[in-house]
Amino acid sequence: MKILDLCDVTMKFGGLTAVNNLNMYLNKGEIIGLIGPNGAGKTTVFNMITGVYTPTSGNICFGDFNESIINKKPSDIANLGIARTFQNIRLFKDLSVIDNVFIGGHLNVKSNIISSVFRTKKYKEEEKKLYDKSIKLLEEVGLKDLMYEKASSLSYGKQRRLEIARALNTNPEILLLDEPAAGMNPKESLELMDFIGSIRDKFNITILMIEHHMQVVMGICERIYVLDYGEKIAQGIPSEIQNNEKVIEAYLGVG
Ligand SMILES: Nc1ncnc2c1ncn2[C@@H]1O[C@H](COP(=O)(O)OP(=O)(O)OP(=O)(O)O)[C@@H](O)[C@H]1O
Repeated sequence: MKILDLCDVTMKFGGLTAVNNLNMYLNKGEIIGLIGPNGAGKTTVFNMITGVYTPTSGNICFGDFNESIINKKPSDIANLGIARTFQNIRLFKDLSVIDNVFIGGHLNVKSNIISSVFRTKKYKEEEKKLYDKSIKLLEEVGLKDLMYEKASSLSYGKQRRLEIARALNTNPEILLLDEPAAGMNPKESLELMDFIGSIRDKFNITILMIEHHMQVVMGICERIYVLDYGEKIAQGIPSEIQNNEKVIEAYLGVG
């Protein structure tokens, strides 16, 4: 069953067409790869899904009711259940590990400004619930022992996990991962593959990931979309993509 559906989506920046007539969908529970050479339009796709950019034309629908999310604010889209991580890790580096995850969950806290200013009983209860949930999340991603450490003191691989834990604290249905293996050594990349699979299973979510590390993409993604100069040049299961001539040409820069 589809959970996200991009229909004929185009994004133009002045005279530059960053994404052209893209059709792409995610089924519930899938891990999908979005790949392509530098400048292919991958991040632009993420920015359109998360409401940072409004497509020049086309539609993007989300959820059981296939509701259009075009023209919704990024915060509303996050509230609907689409979370993301970034190519360059964006943590609050001077805050503790637990505080980084705790902050992520604040999006879902229902209390209003009055109850937060006066720290009402209800507000305190919600904060306690969120704190406990944040600890549980850290346990799930293997960082509980480091919860009081500064985020900046963690290794690169662990910072990535922390960013994912923070995104998970918004209760997403879809998690968009922008180059999760960037900067990782081979051992960390292999661990990341297992980690992403376990996150999907434990949290029952759908994952769309941009990734340049082919071993990770081919090892974990069930289907893959390939962009080149804003055009979708291929889609399919990993073995189809690996043997696709257009894809090989795009990556080798020949043809
Ligand atoms: N806000 C913007 N204004 C103008 N051009 C933009 C903007 N955002 C992206 N572009 C252009 O759109 C094209 C696609 O960029 P995008 O960042 O989506 O590619 P990408 O596939 O994510 O690349 P990379 O792998 O290098 O991150 C590029 O030519 C880029 O310069």
